[in-house]
Amino acid sequence: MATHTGGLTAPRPAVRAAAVRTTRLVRSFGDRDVLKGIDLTLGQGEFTALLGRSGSGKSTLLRAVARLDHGVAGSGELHVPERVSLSFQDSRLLPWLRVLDNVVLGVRGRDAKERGAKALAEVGLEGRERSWPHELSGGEQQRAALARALVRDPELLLADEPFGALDALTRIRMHDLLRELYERHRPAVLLVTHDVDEAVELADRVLVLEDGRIAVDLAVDLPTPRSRRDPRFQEYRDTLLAALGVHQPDGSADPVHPDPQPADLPAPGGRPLKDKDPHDPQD
Ligand SMILES: Nc1ncnc2c1ncn2[C@@H]1O[C@H](COP(=O)(O)OP(=O)(O)OP(=O)(O)O)[C@@H](O)[C@H]1O
Repeated sequence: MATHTGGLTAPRPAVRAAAVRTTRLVRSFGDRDVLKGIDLTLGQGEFTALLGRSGSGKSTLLRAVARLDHGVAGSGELHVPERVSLSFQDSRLLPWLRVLDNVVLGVRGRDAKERGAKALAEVGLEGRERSWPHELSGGEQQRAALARALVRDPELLLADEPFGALDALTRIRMHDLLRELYERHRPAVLLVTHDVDEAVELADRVLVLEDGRIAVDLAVDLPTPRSRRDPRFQEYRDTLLAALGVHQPDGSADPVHPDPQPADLPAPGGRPLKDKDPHDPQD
């Protein structure tokens, strides 16, 4: 595995028992291999972020680990823990269920509602148990989705751009909340993101997927909570941006107005590489 760690010599964290292990994982669409034999081990309680250019296969890998890719051609071995929770860009709350009923949907046990209410309190939604999803703001809906993930006491949390649709300030608050919940519950986390700052702020390990392979595997050896103004934070950030093919003129960081992320940059044809916008007449 090629590892571009720039000048950083962060040690790998202590070896832990594996929560997830993939061996020569291949996933293909038609005759195109999107994942080309991924060997990856995520330790129990390890927080890993997965970066990569748009279309590099991040969601494909996450869906494979979630076993949500039935019918997709592929090969390789995959070991995942029993209790896995998922979180996506949209909260996926069912509009016809109240918030608490959404959180505990499918949760067994007579104390399910009690546990659901506790999870809602943990994410700051105490008193909103009987609200309908549409009565919550976008950030609150994502909090409810986190409560839904938590109540299952996951050994592994898989999150695909969970904060991608939130405004910058709400996103910063959600980062704090996610890191706090992680430190309290310690599931293994695999967070797919386009946001290099988010990855360095939250994760203890950052992977970059490129051409169907893990091109970078970088341990982030910074104390938490992390400051984006810490020069070492910027060093990690610049290293990862460089690995993604983005070179900063001065390496400065602006947490409220982050520099363009790789997905925001123009594609060779001049159009941004990020997801097509259904409201954009050019798409
Ligand atoms: N169901 C599908 N059928 C055909 N091709 C697919 C399918 N799902 C994904 N792909 C292709 O696989 C590649 C990887 O897609 P994937 O969604 O995993 O990328 P990504 O890195 O998550 O992208 P993004 O950052 O834009 O969300 C893309 O080229 C995509 O077009």
